[in-house]
Amino acid sequence: MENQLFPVFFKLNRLRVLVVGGGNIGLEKANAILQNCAESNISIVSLDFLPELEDIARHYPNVELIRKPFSCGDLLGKDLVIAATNDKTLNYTVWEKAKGAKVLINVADTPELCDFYLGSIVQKGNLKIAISTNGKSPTVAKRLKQVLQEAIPDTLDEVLQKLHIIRDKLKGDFAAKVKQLNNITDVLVKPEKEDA
Ligand SMILES: C[C@@]1(CC(=O)O)C2=NC(=C\c3[nH]c(c(CCC(=O)O)c3CC(=O)O)Cc3[nH]c(c(CC(=O)O)c3CCC(=O)O)/C=C3\N/C(=C\2)[C@@H](CCC(=O)O)[C@]3(C)CC(=O)O)/[C@H]1CCC(=O)O
Ligand SMILES: NC(=O)c1ccc[n+]([C@@H]2O[C@H](COP(=O)([O-])OP(=O)(O)OC[C@H]3O[C@@H](n4cnc5c(N)ncnc54)[C@H](O)[C@@H]3O)[C@@H](O)[C@H]2O)c1
Repeated sequence: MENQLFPVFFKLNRLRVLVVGGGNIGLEKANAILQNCAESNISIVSLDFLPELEDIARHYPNVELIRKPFSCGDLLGKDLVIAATNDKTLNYTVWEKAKGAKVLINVADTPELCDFYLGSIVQKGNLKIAISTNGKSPTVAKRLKQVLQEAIPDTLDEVLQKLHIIRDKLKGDFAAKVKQLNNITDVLVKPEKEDA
């Protein structure tokens, strides 16, 4: 199998993220995380920080900037790490230490070392679609996100909310509920039936 990635959806308000490097990529990744979960717990360790990151830290009490060189102890209590310094050897060291501490790591300049990739994300209320190109072209992932963001109607979130209410009201055993939900949502995959 060429593409071995298995997408999952992290609840970042209950995990602790360490970002090493406060430059362009540290900023990009921190922004991506915060756009999905404003309550993400993020610590950023770096020798210096872009002013945009300082603004973010002022705005989000859950984002902490720590001005110092990376050291192994920074990994303590962390669940996910993003190594985003401009020093490839240091990024490798962060990877080694993270592996030793059993913390999942993304090394921004070395896809082969990544335990996970960040996806390009379509957001429509409760609906989220994460796109990956298996690391082949993040730009194509970004473009596809823009296409889907436009193509999916904003009203889809209302459908989700209504289905959620119906889901709670349905009676019967699990199989019966699945059958009823499939019947109600049939129209979403076979709209031509409407015309008949
Ligand atoms: C999706 C997105 C999520 C995010 O970051 O939030 C993301 N990169 C985004 C943008 C982007 N990144 C780059 C460009 C420049 C043009 C280009 O190269 O295409 C652009 C486009 C732009 O900025 O416009 C350069 C780049 N990226 C990586 C490398 C290293 C390498 O490949 O060796 C280099 C070369 C560095 C260099 O040359 O020095 C690596 C990764 N980037 C990934 C994710 C992971 C794979 C995702 C997948 O499977 O598709 C992976 C493997 C690891 C990771 O970072 O998690 C985000 C879109 C956000 C959005 O939706 O708007
Ligand atoms: N994954 C992606 O999406 C992607 C996209 C573009 C570039 N990259 C790669 O990401 C890397 C970082 O790029 P950038 O533009 O953010 O670089 P940058 O120069 O803007 O920032 C690097 C940061 O690392 C910090 N740093 C350096 N040594 C440190 C140390 N010992 N301890 C703690 N912090 C330290 C610096 O203080 C600086 O804030 C590059 O190697 C680049 O190739 C990845």
